[in-house]
Amino acid sequence: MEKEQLMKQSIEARNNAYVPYSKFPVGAALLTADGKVYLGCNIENAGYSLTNCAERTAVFKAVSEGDNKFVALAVSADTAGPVSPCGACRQVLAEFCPPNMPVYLTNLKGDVQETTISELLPGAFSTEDLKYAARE
Ligand SMILES: O=c1ccn([C@H]2C[C@H](O)[C@@H](CO)O2)c(=O)[nH]1
Ligand SMILES: [Zn+2]
Repeated sequence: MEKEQLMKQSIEARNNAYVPYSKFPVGAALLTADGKVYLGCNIENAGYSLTNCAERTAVFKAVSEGDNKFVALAVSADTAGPVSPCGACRQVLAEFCPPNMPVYLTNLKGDVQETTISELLPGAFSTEDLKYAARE
């Protein structure tokens, strides 16, 4: 099943996380319309605020390869309940993913929260807002 496979891949993606500061590896697996899966992990920095989350790593890898038609995302971490993406990632996901795209939030115990992009960030700031300001 595509969902199970994607969740498994997101757990494997944690293996490449660069997390010397938090020691909290996160993995993401982003499925494209072509059936390709982009993996992402969190990549930290001595300048803490420069950290890139797993979700944004996966999106940026795909977009930089010319792939931007996304159909599903899984995110995993060792959390008590399903992992919860940060606000920055929710905004970046809203830019590239369809509002109704399924997102599987998981943990290592097998808890799964099945949600969507628009549920993760209702009322996201969008390109439509910019278009209105640029009228005439
Ligand atoms: O959904 C999440 C939540 C947190 N992190 C990372 C950022 C940082 O490296 C570490 C602790 O916040 O986890 C992610 O990659 N994705
Ligand atoms: Zn994030």
